[in-house]
Amino acid sequence: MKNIRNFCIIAHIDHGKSTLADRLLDYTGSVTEREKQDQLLDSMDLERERGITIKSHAIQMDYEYNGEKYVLNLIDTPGHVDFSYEVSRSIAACEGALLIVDAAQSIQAQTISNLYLALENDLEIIPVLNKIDLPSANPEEVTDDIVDLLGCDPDEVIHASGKTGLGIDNVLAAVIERIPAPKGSPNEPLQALIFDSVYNPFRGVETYFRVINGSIKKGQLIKFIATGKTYDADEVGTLKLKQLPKNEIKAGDVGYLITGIKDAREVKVGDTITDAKNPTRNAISGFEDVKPMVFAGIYPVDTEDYEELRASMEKLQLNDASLIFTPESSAALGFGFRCGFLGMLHMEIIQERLEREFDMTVITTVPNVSYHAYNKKNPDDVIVVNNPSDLPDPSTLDHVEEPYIKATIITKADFVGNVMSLCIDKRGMITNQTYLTPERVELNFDMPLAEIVFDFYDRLKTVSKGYASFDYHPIGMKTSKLVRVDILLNAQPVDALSALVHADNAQNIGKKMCEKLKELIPRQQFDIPIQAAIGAKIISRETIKALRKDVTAKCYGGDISRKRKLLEKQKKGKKRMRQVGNVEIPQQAFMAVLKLND
Ligand SMILES: Nc1nc2c(ncn2[C@@H]2O[C@H](COP(=O)(O)OP(=O)(O)OP(=O)(O)O)[C@@H](O)[C@H]2O)c(=O)[nH]1
Repeated sequence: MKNIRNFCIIAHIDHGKSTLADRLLDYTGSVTEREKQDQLLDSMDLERERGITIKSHAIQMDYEYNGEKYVLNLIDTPGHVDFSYEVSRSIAACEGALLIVDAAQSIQAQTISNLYLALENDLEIIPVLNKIDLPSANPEEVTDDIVDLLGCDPDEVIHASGKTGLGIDNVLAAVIERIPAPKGSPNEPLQALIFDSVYNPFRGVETYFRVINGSIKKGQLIKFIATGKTYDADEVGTLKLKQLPKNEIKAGDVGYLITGIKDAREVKVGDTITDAKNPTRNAISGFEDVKPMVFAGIYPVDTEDYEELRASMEKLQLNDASLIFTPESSAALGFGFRCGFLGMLHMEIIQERLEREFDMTVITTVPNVSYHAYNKKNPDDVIVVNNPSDLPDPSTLDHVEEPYIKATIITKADFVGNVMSLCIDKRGMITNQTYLTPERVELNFDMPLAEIVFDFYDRLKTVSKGYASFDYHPIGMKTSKLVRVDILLNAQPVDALSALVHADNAQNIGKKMCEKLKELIPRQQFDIPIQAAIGAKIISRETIKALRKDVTAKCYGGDISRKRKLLEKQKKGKKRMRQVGNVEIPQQAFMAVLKLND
């Protein structure tokens, strides 16, 4: 055990974690020439295309240092805030962390939030100044920033480049010399932490774990403490680039487990694995169920595809336990599902996977957060509202609460004013302002989560010319003056376009919604009035003027096959449209409320 090191890499998004991990694998000879491929650890197609890490992955390297053999378990972590729970579990499985900081970008919001997570878990932090090959790198200044942040010695900051491979030997030496070997005893009852799981269509769910005490053996009857279920450990092994089956994984080490579980929901990240016959008395603390933060309706474009959509979502849920969904119906869209996601990125990924892997064409409605409503009659009973159209009649309501977050924004001093006015515009309250250096400022705000779901990221980027990074965590529910703005097309309410907004902004949002919808809904053969209403009161109105769009007119009635082709083409163009009453609404219109400031 004294020659094992378990470490993770933490960083702000795009600071180069995955690239650095690749270099470590190269340097330790953990990959053959043939297996070399950029960003090896990002194995999902989507991950490669988007250049982001969605799921955490672990890999074991063998490395000889000063004549001794070491086993280094590296856990790669996702950088995006939607997946921060996974980061925290990966961190809990390690004794040390490489804190990667981009030498051109310096410390950013997620550098800090991930660092705090690592410090809470008592990890040894090794600061790595990455991308020093960049012409725009600013090593001296960024080293100073790191020294200020960590209170470390400038010599402790390792200069490296994941691109050229510079400094990789120093990184490995630091991992061995500075990170403590795991503690724990192989003779105690089994206690292992699940830090990740991956769905494999052939083998079922693969569970990744770190053994704290005891050992896990092939064939052993094991138990997951949180779910209380027992399984046979059909296969255990270590995680080389490919899985390497073993008879036993002992205290201190990291490995994978296959039990034939077919449903990802049975394996909960953060749960403790123990021996079913001789269980540990202590679960590893810190387990929590991941809660969805953002909700939206997903509907098939073609109403006949409802059952197929349900089957696809069920399959998707088998391999993404954080996706939740319940059937719902909308007067406008028919039958579909209300889905819960970890965040906006997660929502986009699910939509994309439904389309790519299951060949579904879906309409996604405006995302919203989960509200708590309280009736005058039973003010102690909470009514959870995951869909604006489920909000009870306002006259019966005592009050409504919405989720709040603590936001951390790091930006240049020049943009402080802009960022502050944006946050105030988004109903934020500033709670703290710290100058990290004379040029860089950390701002903290308490603000409603709903405002982030709307166009916050894009606007933050604009007002800071890209020089702002952002992170958040939930801080609970607060009472707010919320009203529902409904949209009527052709005098018909379209429930899927309703949004819950703060009463003070309702008028303005209603007006902008009407204007935006006028832009987004194509002209049709008749006038279409668009109205925004609060209850029975109309607060805004626009009209889409009629237009007769006859694509076949140009064909002079002659060539019938050409006419047919044109009609086919027009049909394809319509693909992502929904007929609501007699109005055709394109997908973008359902997202209009997110784009009111474009
Ligand atoms: N010049 C230079 N570019 C680098 C270096 N390391 C990474 N990059 C580039 O920086 C970008 C981000 O690198 P990744 O390794 O994907 O970053 P990451 O931190 O893993 O990103 P997430 O997984 O999305 O959090 C890519 O375009 C890399 O090619 C480096 O040392 N030098």
